Amino acid sequence: MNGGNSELPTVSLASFIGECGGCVVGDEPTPEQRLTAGQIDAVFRRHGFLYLTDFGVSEEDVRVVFNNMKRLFALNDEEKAKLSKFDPRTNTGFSKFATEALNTLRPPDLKESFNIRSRKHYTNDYTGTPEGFGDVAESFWDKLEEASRRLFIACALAMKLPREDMRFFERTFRRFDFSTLRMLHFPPVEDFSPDKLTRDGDALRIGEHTDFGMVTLLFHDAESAGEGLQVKKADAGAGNDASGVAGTNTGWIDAISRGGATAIVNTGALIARWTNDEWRATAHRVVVPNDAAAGRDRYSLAFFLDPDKDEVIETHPRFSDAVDKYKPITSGGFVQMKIEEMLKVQGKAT
Ligand SMILES: O=C(O)CCC(=O)C(=O)O
Ligand SMILES: [Fe+2]
Repeated sequence: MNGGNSELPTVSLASFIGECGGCVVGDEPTPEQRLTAGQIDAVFRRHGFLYLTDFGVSEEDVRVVFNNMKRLFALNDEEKAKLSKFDPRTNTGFSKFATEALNTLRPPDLKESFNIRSRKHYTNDYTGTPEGFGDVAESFWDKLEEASRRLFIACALAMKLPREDMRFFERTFRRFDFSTLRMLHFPPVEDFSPDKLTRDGDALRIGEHTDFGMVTLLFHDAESAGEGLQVKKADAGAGNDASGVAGTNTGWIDAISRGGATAIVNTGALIARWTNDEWRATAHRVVVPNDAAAGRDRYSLAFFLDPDKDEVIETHPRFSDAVDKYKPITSGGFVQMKIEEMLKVQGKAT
């Protein structure tokens, strides 16, 4: 485990894991819970990236899920051709290498991925995956769903919502029918050279973007420790959508992962819409930082907390202003539009 980036704060959810499951509804929040909520508020106002600990997922859970993913991505091309193909309508299945671009101004991202959604609402098709792969993935999903409920309450408290509104976020995730668990693999980059790091027109491991939903929980394998993940500081001009950021190659800071059971939380576009931009959705990207990293496989896992499909996302009255910047939109409508944008790739990967 490395130390991560000291510019990005660490927030522990320990005070939300209690005998009552950390519930604060109807109770006066404890001083520890208020402290945690204050930390979240401060970070979400500045940029929206933090290290999250003590949320109910163990180091062993993370190790097991990464070993499982590595077996999937180690399949050869012929075997991968038998996997269920990524379907943008369900956001599930296997996306082949270099077929999506999170920044549509760049060539396709240098990654491949496998997505699942809640088995209560989708049939995750595990055809062709290694023995036991689906069981491990589903069990990790269950843990993350449980952990998310703690984060929802902490975020409601951070938003300083009235006591009766403490379940504001939880209510938008009643069904968990639009969130996605995405397993990602970035193979070694063959023709890497230092001058070809992040110029406009270069393919990156993941181009500049903001995530689509409320927040994302990001995990990295111990070996590559998420190397290359960078976040744009809000005061460096990051907007709430990533358009145009390909041309602004300044203000990025490394957000090296700590591995193990520490997740990186990053905020998505809907959090900015709920708060009329008081909380930020922060641009981030994944670059190849050096020769050594170019020679290594990189793995990551993202749990995209996208609110339930039919939830209308509009500025919360607490943040309503004379001019609300965003019109109400359903979570399903917004996220689906972003998924389709991602598939409009320009040209070919280098
Ligand atoms: O792989 C990472 O570290 C980041 C992944 C990411 O930003 C995404 O999939 O949206
Ligand atoms: Fe992202």
